[in-house]
Amino acid sequence: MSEPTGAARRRGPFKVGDQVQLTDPKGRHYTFTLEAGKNFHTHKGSFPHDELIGAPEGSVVRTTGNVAYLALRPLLPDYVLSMPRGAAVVYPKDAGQILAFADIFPGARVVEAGVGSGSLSSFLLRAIGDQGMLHSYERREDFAEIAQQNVERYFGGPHPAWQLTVGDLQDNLSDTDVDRVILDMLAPWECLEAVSKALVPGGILCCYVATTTQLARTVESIREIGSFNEPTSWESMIRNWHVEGLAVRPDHRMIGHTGFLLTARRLADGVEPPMRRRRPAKGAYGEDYTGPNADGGSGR
Ligand SMILES: C[S@@+](CC[C@H](N)C(=O)[O-])C[C@H]1O[C@@H](n2cnc3c(N)ncnc32)[C@H](O)[C@@H]1O
Repeated sequence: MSEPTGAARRRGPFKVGDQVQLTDPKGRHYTFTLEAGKNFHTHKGSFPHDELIGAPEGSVVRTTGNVAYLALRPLLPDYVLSMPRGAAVVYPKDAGQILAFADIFPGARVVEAGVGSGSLSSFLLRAIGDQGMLHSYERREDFAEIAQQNVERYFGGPHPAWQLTVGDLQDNLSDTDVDRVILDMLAPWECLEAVSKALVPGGILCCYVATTTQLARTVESIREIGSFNEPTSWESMIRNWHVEGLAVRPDHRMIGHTGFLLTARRLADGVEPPMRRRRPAKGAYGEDYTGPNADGGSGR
């Protein structure tokens, strides 16, 4: 049985062309590609790449200035945060949520837009594997190019399951029988008609949006279009901990906000969505609220 694309790049001793992530004594990371005959330079001396070629992962190299660096291959979460960016990337914490709650499985047929820098594309490709299909749409040619380079560098060449189209999703979406659609863009509501036609019954739409106003408009538009069940919306936060002696506490810094996620499932054609009944809106002190969306957003 042949290995999945990219697997050979991620196991065994270091080889020419591998990505290496160095960690210095202060925990700072440096990433580079191994080339025979080259030197890696730091402000505290250098060392030849050849010292790492053939060495196992987890080796320690010393510079001419006697500073020790730990050498490992970058994990995908490290890689996407260090790769060149066009647009803002989906952070690993959100990619993990998308893989779990949009239920991305090996062999799945997935559509994604926009591609941005290719962070989410890389996570999706790894999850669907060589037998799946990921068709990614990106309206900006320059971003599509950056994403293509990032994804190909990570997998060590073109991924057999990946197709990348430059153009707006809503004007170009040609796929049918799609299991999952992931939208990370400014105006997902503009794509809902096209996405609804592409998804199989039971298929999942997952949207990642940065602001509350985008979230509200996306959810209301999904309700309006009628071919999805009631969307579920959430955000996730990760708080790292400092654990040292008696100082066991949350880190002082964290990523405060990335975005909101929502999922909704495609209903069978002609089915009326069994929407939750929403109570009439109340103001902060329980008084009857008569402002915008006083009907709870139902339009009734
Ligand atoms: C935040 S970036 C996506 C980041 C990407 N998910 C990643 O993880 O690297 C949003 C991208 O959507 C693209 N975009 C916006 N609307 C689009 C549309 N209707 N069709 C295709 N691409 C779109 C933008 O050009 C931009 O590159």
